[in-house]
Amino acid sequence: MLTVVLGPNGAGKSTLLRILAGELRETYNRIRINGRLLEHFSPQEAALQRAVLTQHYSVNLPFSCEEIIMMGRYPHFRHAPAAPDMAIVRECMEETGVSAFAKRLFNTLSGGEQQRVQLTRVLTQLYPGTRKSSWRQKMLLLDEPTSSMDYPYQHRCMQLLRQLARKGCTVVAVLHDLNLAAQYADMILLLRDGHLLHDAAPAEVLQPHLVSLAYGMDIDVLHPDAYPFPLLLPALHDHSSITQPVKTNHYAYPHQPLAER
Ligand SMILES: Nc1ncnc2c1ncn2[C@@H]1O[C@H](COP(=O)(O)OP(=O)(O)OP(=O)(O)O)[C@@H](O)[C@H]1O
Repeated sequence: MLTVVLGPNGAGKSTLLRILAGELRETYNRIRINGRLLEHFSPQEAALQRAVLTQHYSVNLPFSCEEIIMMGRYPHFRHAPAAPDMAIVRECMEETGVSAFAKRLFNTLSGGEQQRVQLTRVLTQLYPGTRKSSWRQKMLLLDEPTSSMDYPYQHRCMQLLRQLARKGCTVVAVLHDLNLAAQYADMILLLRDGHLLHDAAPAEVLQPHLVSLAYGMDIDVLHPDAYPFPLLLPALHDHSSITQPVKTNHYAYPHQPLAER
């Protein structure tokens, strides 16, 4: 299933993702993957089961793209990557269109290119390495994975995520683009002010009154005949609302991240 998390700035989307990833101390001991508490997984077991693509990924050392992507395979081998690991890296690089950057230093890439390389890394991390394992029961969490990508790669990324979901992977992606959500999501969680406004299939969530309520601006939901999904646009009758973003009631951030303990 491909679940998309939507909502205005500060709604709690990234926080929800971090809770699911087990990154927040207060909730760490309540997260289960396939029924088993995350705290009972070793770091390696957890890394084989779920991968997280965050919004920020600075790399201070001079790693090549290939090396960054191979880091995704670290939980799969002990000392050095085996032939299957290298084949998986090559295959994932083809999928995300980054093969041409393989030897380039990560820090020399553009923002969108870096984002594609990091996406490739998390794909290789979950990529089933043996016949016994599969995409089933794996979880991929992505925070605004397409934010720096150009238009074709935004769609390529979403198509890829949908394919993984079809193979049985649980994919949860935070997005700002309502139309990408409309086109690709199986399920949408709509958040505002740290609360869930609605969660359901796109047709049920992407209704004018709900999205307008969430974002604090009038949004039209069009249903063009030629498309099997709706098109969302700022309402024509109310251009003024575009320049008046939603005023959120800032709620207390509940927990300190594990990393800041
Ligand atoms: N470490 C933190 N300490 C204190 N407050 C935080 C922390 N991280 C986030 N918050 C606050 O929690 C609220 C939700 O933040 P979150 O990053 O989850 O929002 P978001 O929906 O992902 O927003 P955006 O669309 O801007 O990325 C915000 O008001 C934010 O300022």
